[in-house]
Amino acid sequence: MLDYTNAEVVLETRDLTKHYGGVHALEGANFKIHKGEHVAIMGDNGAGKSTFVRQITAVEQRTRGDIILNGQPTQFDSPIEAREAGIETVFQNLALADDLDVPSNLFLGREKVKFKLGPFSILDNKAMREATMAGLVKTGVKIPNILNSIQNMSGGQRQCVAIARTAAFHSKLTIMDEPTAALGVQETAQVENIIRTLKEQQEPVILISHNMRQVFDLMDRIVVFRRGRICANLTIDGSIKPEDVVAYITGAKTGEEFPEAM
Ligand SMILES: Nc1ncnc2c1ncn2[C@@H]1O[C@H](COP(=O)(O)OP(=O)(O)OP(=O)(O)O)[C@@H](O)[C@H]1O
Repeated sequence: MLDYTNAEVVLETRDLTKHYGGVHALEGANFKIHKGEHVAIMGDNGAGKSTFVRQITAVEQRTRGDIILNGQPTQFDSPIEAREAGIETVFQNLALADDLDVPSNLFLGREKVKFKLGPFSILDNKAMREATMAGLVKTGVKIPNILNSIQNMSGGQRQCVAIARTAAFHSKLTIMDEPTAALGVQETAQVENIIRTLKEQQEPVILISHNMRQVFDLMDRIVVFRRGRICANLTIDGSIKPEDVVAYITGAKTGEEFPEAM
């Protein structure tokens, strides 16, 4: 088992809090993820997992608290800003454009421009194709023809494209929100292989998952959310069992306090 306590901290949250009116969806989350570390976020429906991710990725603006990326406090105004700073997110419902091919999807919103002609931009398609191939090779994703439109691909292939996007742009942190929830067995295995490749490349990953087998197979640590708070921070080693995690998720086990998810 690898010990990350002395590794470089990629992202840290301090007292991260989000209230929707009277709903305290996220309360005082202190969290750290280190370079190369893969951390699962688990919790029951409504526990605050997605709210936590939405604050980090600036899909919403937090009520209070700090988000520190590579040692720098951040205040992103939009998901695009967060992405430009190196935080890539892969959602269950993919933000891919059906009519476009793989390179166009990878570069959606950040196309490489060859030159500008008045109000028009001429795109550098060759550079985008090459970067796409590099991203796919890096993640071990095999797509027969990258110039086919996305709509002809299986759910698994689409999800692989979405994840390859994070590798192509050398993201600092990849966040995946239930990336295999809608996939079959084979497709799930394909996505899990990419997550393993990211691990080999020391790319940190936050994975929201309800799948205990997946989390125990792939992750280094589990942070459990319950009723908007982090209630457990569990390193996956021989001593921690799925039933312990379930006990924290359901609230059967509370006891210990985990003020720092590090
Ligand atoms: N926009 C919103 N307005 C009001 N309440 C919200 C909003 N978004 C989420 N909530 C509430 O905040 C709480 C946390 O929701 P969140 O979606 O973060 O849970 P979750 O752990 O991701 O659950 P799931 O596993 O079902 O996706 C829930 O009680 C939810 O109803």
